[in-house]
Amino acid sequence: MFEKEVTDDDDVIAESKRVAELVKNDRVHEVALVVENFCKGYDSFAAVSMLSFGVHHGECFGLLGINGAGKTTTFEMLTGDKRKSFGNAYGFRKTLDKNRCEFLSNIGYCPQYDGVIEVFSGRQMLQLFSRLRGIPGRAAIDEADEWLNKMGLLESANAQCKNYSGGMKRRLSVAMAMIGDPPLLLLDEPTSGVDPVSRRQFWDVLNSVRDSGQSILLTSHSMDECEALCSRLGIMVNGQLQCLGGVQHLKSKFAQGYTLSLKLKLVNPDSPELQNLREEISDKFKPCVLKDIHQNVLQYQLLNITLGWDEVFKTMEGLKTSFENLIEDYSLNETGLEEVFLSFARKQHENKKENKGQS
Ligand SMILES: Nc1ncnc2c1ncn2[C@@H]1O[C@H](COP(=O)(O)OP(=O)(O)OP(=O)(O)O)[C@@H](O)[C@H]1O
Repeated sequence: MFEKEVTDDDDVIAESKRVAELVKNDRVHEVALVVENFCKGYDSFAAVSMLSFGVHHGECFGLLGINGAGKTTTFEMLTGDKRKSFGNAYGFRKTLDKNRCEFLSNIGYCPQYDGVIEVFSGRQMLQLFSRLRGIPGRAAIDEADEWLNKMGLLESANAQCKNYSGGMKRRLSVAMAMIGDPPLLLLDEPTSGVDPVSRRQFWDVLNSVRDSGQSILLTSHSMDECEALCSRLGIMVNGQLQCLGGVQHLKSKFAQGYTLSLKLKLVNPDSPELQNLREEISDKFKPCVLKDIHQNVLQYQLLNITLGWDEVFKTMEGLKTSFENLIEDYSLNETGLEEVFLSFARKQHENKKENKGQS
């Protein structure tokens, strides 16, 4: 059920080998966290399969993937909330299997769903977590107030958590993970439901936490957030890593050129005029790939990196005139992380369709 040959991506293979070397040569302390061959199965379904990666000291590593890719399951295995089927994790000279309590004592965890006690105030929650982290007496009270301030919760510090909005609960959960400065933070979608202003404040906090030497493993569905925070990213598909590397590295490896989105007027997909348009685009923007057709929108990746914006716009304006009965509008973007993510996400959907077809 757990497949070893999961991808042909050289970076993922290299990372897996590096992890194996670190474990074999007893050098896991060189990085903050090592995840080695993590697997989780439910009956015959593999939610996570042979997942291996390391998080460096002082690094923010982003784990991306569409719903159901296996990110939360990975976090839950790391925190001991879920039993692993196979694999191990190492951090701070401790091993999840052998020294579970000491391993976990180095981790601050913000789960996907807030773990607040509804009848406690935000201040009480943070004082409790401060004490749990071993901060004594008056210092625990001061630490709680410092985090309330950092997360913009000071004004509602004495309100019961049940009266907090979703975004406020989320900010409190993040503070609960960060209080006491644990060396490793596991943050599962920490800013989902958080407003854009608070989200940027949170980015500042997280960047300063990282700059102070703490390490972070983060999941997020926001590409902006990943670009702002993460030095490296891994994209998971069906429980397996499909690519791994720095944001710029992934962009230049998987997303060169431009993304062209063409919105069509209602049209028969088999119409000769549409075929003509597709041939024209293929010819004028060689090499290019039709990446997606969805609700009258064609999405192309234009791979010719020597093309200038002016050239592409000029050609598109010409096509818009020639095919005025067909093209309603178009937009052009430099291909970014979102397109890289979407191309891997499509893979998960395609696999699901194939599996359905087989069953
Ligand atoms: N207890 C369970 N029994 C069976 N399958 C489960 C169980 N828990 C999780 N799964 C499945 O494991 C897969 C991975 O789920 P997981 O929650 O890790 O995904 P995720 O990447 O965190 O998704 P999201 O972005 O929605 O949080 C999903 O297909 C999910 O349905």
